Amino acid sequence: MKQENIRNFCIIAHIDHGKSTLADRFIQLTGGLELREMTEQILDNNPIERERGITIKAQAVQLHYRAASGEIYQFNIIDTPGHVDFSYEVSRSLFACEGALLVVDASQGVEAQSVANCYTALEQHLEVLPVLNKVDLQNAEPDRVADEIEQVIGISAVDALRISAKTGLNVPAVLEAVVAQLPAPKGDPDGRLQALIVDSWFDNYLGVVSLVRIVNGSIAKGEKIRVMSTGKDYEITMMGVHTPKRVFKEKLETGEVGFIIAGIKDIFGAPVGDTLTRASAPCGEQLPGFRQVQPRVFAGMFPIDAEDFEDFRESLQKLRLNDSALQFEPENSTALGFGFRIGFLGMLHMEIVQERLEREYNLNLITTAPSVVYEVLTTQGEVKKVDNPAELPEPGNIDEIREPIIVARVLMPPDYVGSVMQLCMEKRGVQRNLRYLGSQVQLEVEMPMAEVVLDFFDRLKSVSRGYASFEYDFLEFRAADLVRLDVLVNGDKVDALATIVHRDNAYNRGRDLCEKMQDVIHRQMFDIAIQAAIGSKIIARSTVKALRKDVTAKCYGGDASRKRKLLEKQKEGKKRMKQVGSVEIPQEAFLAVLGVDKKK
Ligand SMILES: Nc1nc2c(ncn2[C@@H]2O[C@H](COP(=O)(O)OP(=O)(O)OP(=O)(O)O)[C@@H](O)[C@H]2O)c(=O)[nH]1
Repeated sequence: MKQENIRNFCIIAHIDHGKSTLADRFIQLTGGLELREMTEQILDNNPIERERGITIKAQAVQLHYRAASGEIYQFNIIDTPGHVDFSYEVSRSLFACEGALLVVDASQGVEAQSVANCYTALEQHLEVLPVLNKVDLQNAEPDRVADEIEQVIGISAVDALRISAKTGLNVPAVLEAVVAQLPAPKGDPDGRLQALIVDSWFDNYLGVVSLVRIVNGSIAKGEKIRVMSTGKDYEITMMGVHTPKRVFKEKLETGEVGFIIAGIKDIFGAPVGDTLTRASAPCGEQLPGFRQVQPRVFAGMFPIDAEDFEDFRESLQKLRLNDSALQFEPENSTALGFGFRIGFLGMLHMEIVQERLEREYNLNLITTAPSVVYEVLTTQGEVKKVDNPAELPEPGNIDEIREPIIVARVLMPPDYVGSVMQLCMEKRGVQRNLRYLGSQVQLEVEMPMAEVVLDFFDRLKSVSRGYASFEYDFLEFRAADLVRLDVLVNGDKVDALATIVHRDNAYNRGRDLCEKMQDVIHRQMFDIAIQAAIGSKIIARSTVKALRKDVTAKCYGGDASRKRKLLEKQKEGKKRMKQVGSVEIPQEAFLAVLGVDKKK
């Protein structure tokens, strides 16, 4: 393929604005798949992704398009995730592209995530082509939304195509616009090989597969390549593209995007962002890589059955082969035994990992309340990172605790400014800026990350009836008056229930937590005292009253199978419980802190 006939682009869209539907239309129009094969959205491959309707892993599809001029063009569409937790994958995908389609739902308007992703695209010098989708909907307001794109994002949208990815209206015009308005890749076809690893994943049959963008030179099957950061050489055994069916090829040329397989054992052998070159004629320098992602949220996960620990370790190792953002290390809790402390990009990432572990690896796990990473300045002048409240040094040894602060940008219709501001204040937010952008308002707030982790996302959706959207960046660590809130069950401190909270909120949190735990801990044969404490000071308590009767008592002397059934039923119910001392604590109790503010 002539280099000037290649177009590499991605589709930027907020969740549900129609990115996958549009990509599917492209595939259909260019003949990549028969209609009957189009029953499911093709870019979302993973079953959990499909169920939740979100795109996690960046994927690339190559299509061949015959333009109105008669020329054949090669399109490489790089899929990008829309959720804020995965924004780092967006910037990775953008590195492989010269252009981006910005898809905005004309019935919804611009949302924070599209703004953030669009800025990233513009910073990376991509040509951005706005498209107004869902104009078939009755409540679509393309004029207003075009205006909003100009006001909020600052790119011209007067000529933005008005389409319906669902009915197919005007979609062919988008393909023509891609040819006419997005640039072809630059790069030297005769230069030494430089290929960027955009993504790597583990395939059970093929081993490590890497998605690469050939920046300079070309690469062929059977050649020896070198991974520049490690200096290791590998022979390419297979390469190709997805159309979206997997198609093997002999060669990938300058400007192309495709996958390679080179007998690499684990994804750390082909790190994302790394540069590949030819072993026999290496290039001088690495391509600029991507920003390394840092997990921001940590939680402990413990197998309910201690014997599952080794299985759990193996499952995590396997999962990491496909998810380089996942970090974990063994953790030993007095209450929950052996488990792992796992780092996640955000709450959604945490939920997905937990779900995959349970579903794909059949593990039964207890997850503790998520925590952010704190910086603790000790009286010895040392700075320690603490991601587990149980590991906070004794108060006497702490000079200062610093918490991560983010800048959150909330985009919403003016009607909701009041209630959103109130929510931000409640979350210890400090307003930085408030701007009217067309028919929307952008509020910029500095907020402690810990508050956002709790339930900000859900609360924001509910106070704005789903109209507000937000995205955030990490700003800095900042000193705050923080304390560890311990929970005691029948007088014993349960390490896995400890949280770090602001002193001003400690009393309310403690009280709410005790109440919530009282609701979720099942009654047992004895009274259970639940207490919240700061240091040795008890600040709240509640009691789960004892059951009066033995649940199986009424079956005595009677039908044995009925008794067994009852016990089995109890066992089912026990699945997500952990015996802590003499008390059984269910999963909900460990996550009680997530919901404490909700009921107010
Ligand atoms: N009426 C109408 N509905 C559309 C149109 N395009 C997409 N949809 C619907 O909008 C919903 C979301 O579309 P998707 O394509 O899954 O959205 P997405 O942006 O890929 O979402 P994520 O993968 O979660 O980021 C689906 O129910 C689509 O059927 C359109 O042009 N008109």
